[in-house]
Amino acid sequence: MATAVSPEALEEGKKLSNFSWRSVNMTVDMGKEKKNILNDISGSLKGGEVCALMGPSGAGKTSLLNVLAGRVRSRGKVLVNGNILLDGLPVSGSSLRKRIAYVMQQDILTPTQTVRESLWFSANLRLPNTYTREDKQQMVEKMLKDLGLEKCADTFIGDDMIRGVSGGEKKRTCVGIELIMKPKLIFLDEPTSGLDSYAAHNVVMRLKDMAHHDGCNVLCTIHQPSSEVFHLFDRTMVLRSGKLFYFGSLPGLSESLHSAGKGCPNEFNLADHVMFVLQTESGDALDKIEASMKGDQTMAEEPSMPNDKSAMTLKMDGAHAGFCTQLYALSKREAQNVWRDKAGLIASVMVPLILNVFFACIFFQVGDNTRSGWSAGSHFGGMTQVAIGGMFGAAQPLLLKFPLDRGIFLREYATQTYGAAPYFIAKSMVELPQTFLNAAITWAAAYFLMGLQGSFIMYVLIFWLTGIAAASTALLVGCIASNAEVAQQAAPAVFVPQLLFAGFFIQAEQIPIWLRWAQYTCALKYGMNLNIMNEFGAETIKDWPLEQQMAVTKFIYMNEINVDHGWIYAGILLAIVAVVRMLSVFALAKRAAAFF
Ligand SMILES: Nc1ncnc2c1ncn2[C@@H]1O[C@H](COP(=O)(O)OP(=O)(O)OP(=O)(O)O)[C@@H](O)[C@H]1O
Repeated sequence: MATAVSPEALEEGKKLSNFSWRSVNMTVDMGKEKKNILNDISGSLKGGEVCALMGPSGAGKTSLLNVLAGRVRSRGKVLVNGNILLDGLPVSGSSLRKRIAYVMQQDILTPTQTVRESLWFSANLRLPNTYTREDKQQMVEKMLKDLGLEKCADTFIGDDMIRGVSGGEKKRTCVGIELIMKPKLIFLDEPTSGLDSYAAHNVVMRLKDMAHHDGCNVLCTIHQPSSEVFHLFDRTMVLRSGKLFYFGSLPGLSESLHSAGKGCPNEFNLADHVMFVLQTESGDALDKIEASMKGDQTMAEEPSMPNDKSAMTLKMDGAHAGFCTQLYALSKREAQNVWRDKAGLIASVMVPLILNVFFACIFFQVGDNTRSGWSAGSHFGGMTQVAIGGMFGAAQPLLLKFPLDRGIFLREYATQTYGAAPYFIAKSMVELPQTFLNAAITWAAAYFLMGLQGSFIMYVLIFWLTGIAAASTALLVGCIASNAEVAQQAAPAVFVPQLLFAGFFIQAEQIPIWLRWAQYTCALKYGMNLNIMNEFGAETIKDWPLEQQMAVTKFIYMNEINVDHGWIYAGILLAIVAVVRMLSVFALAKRAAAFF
């Protein structure tokens, strides 16, 4: 079959690549039996071609795409084997993933970035350093033009809260983010799902133009394409129950069906017709049709090193963005995320302000020990509710948002856009001033109205540290939980014990001794210890009536607080932050490994 690549591409000396796969099998051990998900599938793609991967639901399209993209490997009950070759050389693992632009079915993008910024982020971090900044900028502009995204280049991607680009533009942005790295292979999982037929045509047309011009191989799974869309494909691969039913040109498919007595009537859509045949004919009839099919694929040359372990690593094109560039780009994006989400930003200032003014009115002047009716319990209660509110205030946004952000991290980490370390450092750098602002607003609202006597600055610093610890815990829950809902449901199990050990509902001395140790794992407990030391310190209470001094001293004693251990409590809080953040990195890295 003649290659579809343009003469200009050939003149420019762009090397066409052959991508082929031999005897690809995937089985899952289901206990009593083995399920064959992919059965001895072979085929090849030539540079400049766009191939549609079709089949009824459950036929194995996504599984094949994932295996060919190096995103599934033998692990546990899943066994994958077969040879994957690029230009005749076996490729696997990260060497394969690096060469493949994989556009997932879901559009996982940062809502607060514009289309241009999303493409730039990918170009800046993923293209090798052999490209200058100007080269990368030019490539972004060209990609915007090629994908017809110029008009919406400076529009936010958007989400439910932020108005953004259309579904088709979002999909094309996802395609652009992958294509910017000039891949030889482009895999797309249902790039047209959810798009109307015109938008779908537009996406496939752009892919075809690109394959034609740049000589890359494009393979995409597709469901119910319109005739106009289907006939843009150079080839189609049709799967049936994990087996190859047909692989070849579209006219070839039509002819083969015709010669098997199942020709597509003129006014019918060939893609729909083949799906109809696959789902209405008996197994035997389909076996006969399959046997009479004349696919026209040509195989790439046999590999000299046929197994996965011997797969050689292809030469990389040069170093990619370093740690500092990654950190800068990620910090900028995180900061933009906060700044551009105006509703979130306003809520983060107004909610603690209003709530704490309200709470402080309830606890009005509880800290003034010269007032009649002063009680140590109310005084302590006022401080405790501010600390508890702070803990939930710091944890809640992360519990809600992080499981969603995690999808973006996994996609970008999987495509080696950046490492886990710069990601977490950037997140923390943007989080620190936010948490500090939250602490300052909270205590500005509560401190004076409640008539507290400890140092204002100390309150802010303790609240800041406790807030960071709570946010870190929420981050860990978000990294471990499978989705935002699970994270929300798991949160009480993590945060409620902190309330119980804070010394307000029950004092440490009254907790059964075999359970008392658990208080030492709770960040809020250390925060409250520091708050109590700040409010009821020897300097503050030295002029109080003896009876009041005794009341608060008893309180300190019953909560097992050592007034000489202030720095130790602060140190433990910092250690909790460090350990929990590190656990989050591990949890996310583990999840990312399972992502393939
Ligand atoms: N890890 C796994 N464990 C068990 N079964 C699996 C696994 N992966 C895939 N399958 C099964 O293999 C079959 C093929 O799945 P796959 O997602 O590849 O189908 P598909 O053709 O992409 O379907 P659809 O069009 O509905 O997305 C399905 O029956 C699926 O349940």
